[in-house]
Amino acid sequence: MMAPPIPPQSRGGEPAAPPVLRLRGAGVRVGGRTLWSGVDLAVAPGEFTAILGPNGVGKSTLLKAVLGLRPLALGSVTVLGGAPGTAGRRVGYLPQRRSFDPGLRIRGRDIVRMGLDGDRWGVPLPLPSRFGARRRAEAVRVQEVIDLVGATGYADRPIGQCSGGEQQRLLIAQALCRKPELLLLDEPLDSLDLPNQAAVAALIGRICREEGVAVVMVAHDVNPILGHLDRVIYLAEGGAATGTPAEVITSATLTRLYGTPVEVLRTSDGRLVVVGGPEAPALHSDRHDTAAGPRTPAGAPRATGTPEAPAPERTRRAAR
Ligand SMILES: Nc1ncnc2c1ncn2[C@@H]1O[C@H](COP(=O)(O)OP(=O)(O)OP(=O)(O)O)[C@@H](O)[C@H]1O
Repeated sequence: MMAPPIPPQSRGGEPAAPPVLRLRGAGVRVGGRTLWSGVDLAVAPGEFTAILGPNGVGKSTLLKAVLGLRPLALGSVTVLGGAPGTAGRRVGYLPQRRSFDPGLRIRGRDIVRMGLDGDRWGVPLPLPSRFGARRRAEAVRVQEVIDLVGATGYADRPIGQCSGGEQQRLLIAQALCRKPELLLLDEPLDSLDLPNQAAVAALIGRICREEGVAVVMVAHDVNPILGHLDRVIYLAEGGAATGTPAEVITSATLTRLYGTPVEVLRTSDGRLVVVGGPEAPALHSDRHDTAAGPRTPAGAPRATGTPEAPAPERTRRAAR
């Protein structure tokens, strides 16, 4: 049975509970240049935070700093009360997406189980009873997370025959297997079509609420996630901004970050629309462009409802 929703400790402002993740004046240097600096953030249990910004600005590097894989040049980061890299299985991580070979025969369920036991998969061998009990407990947990992400219908299919959205749900289930308190997701919506982006974003929001997991996720398009977000870290060449979406996704803040006029409008049905703001070509690589098309000032792949929209449209994005 599903646990009752666990609300985040606060919506905006400082979290009431001890933060799962805290950054104070954090900054990183790579190859002798400062990627970003002045990042201040406190994430409470069950909160959903997005790291937004254009290609190459250092979003993945921020996740790596939280994982303890990249030292800070400035400030501090605390993860679950300790130094980054010391919280073990209390932190889950889904790296940037890699596609599976269509011929790969490993079942989705076995991919999920790898979140528990690394690279052990396939038909379980006959084991002594104490190991058998562990196997059964593991199988229960694997089924729980498969149910949680709604993958029951295809979990026994070869992973190579699952769609991109199905594969992404299974990978999120894998990252949830060990019941992390903090889940770091690097562009989990990348390469998904718009309905799947919305569905996976809703799933992640539900995981925050129902499981009490704090999620920090790198994204290019704020559009599909905005309605689920508690906090935003916005990185750009002009600096960093952190806060609630309402505090950060504003004309003044985006104009300051991009160094060029950007207007954020709210439509009568509550959607945010980012208008103007030419591309920031120096900040954008073409790494994701084949699948994604034109980007918004927030690094969004395409305007809502216009998947094939040509590059120079002025109304870049509508966000709920
Ligand atoms: N180990 C490294 N050595 C040198 N430069 C690096 C290293 N890792 C990352 N960089 C550089 O740091 C910058 C930030 O990279 P990062 O992957 O964090 O950006 P990003 O915002 O996640 O980009 P994208 O949106 O394209 O995924 C890039 O210019 C990248 O080339």
